[in-house]
Amino acid sequence: MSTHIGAEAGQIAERVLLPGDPLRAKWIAETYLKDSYCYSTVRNMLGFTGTYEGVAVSVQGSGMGMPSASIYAHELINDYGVKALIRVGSCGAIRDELKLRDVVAAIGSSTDSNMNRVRFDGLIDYAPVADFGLLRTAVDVAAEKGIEMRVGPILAADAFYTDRPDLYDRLADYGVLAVEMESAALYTIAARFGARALTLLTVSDHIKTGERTTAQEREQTFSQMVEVALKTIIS
Ligand SMILES: O=P(O)(O)O[C@H]1O[C@H](CO)[C@@H](O)[C@H]1O
Ligand SMILES: O=c1cc[nH]c(=O)[nH]1
Repeated sequence: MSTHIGAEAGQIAERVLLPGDPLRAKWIAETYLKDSYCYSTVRNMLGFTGTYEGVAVSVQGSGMGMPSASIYAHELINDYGVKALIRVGSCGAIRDELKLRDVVAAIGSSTDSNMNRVRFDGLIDYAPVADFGLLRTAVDVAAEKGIEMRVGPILAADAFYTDRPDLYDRLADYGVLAVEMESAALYTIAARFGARALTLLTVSDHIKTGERTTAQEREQTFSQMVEVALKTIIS
């Protein structure tokens, strides 16, 4: 096992979905994967492997925020040989035209995190971006399924609760669709270690209107996003 994942060698597939919520991982495995089994309960950050349309796929909870998600992305790639990772998360919309439950594909991820400033000695503003092949496939899959998916930039924030909502308004002016808390780290770590990564999100909250889904809905009902992610990751 690795430091934070309790799987034996060979128990994790090369293709992994990464929800922040470990109970969303359980729901995905039980709802969509055939012959799935739980390979890790370390810290209750559940991970499962099964098959989807005959292809081995794992689903690993990654927790909330970039420090947590970085640990899982790093160990999945470096200790278990994972090659493709699709985050399946929730997000808060910051542009007016987005509605609750809309599906978003994150082409690039701005961040207020200091992680990449440390990586590049504060000299470069590294631009974390999605793997183009995964993104293109996800766009095709969504179109085939008749799912309207917005593709655009997002913000990966360190804090869920912000004292600076004015910055969200400014980002929205620059085309940023939504806010979540992991994508910049996922894209950076995948690039660093030669894996492919994409972030798909469902709008769980609208930051402008105050509308929000319940915890149960965030855990068990984001099926359009999950179906796009599964079909993309096996393609
Ligand atoms: O629903 P998940 O995937 O956890 O994603 C979002 O939800 C959490 C905050 O509620 C953060 O992890 C954020 O990125
Ligand atoms: O508002 C939100 C909703 C989900 N995730 C976030 O990070 N922010």
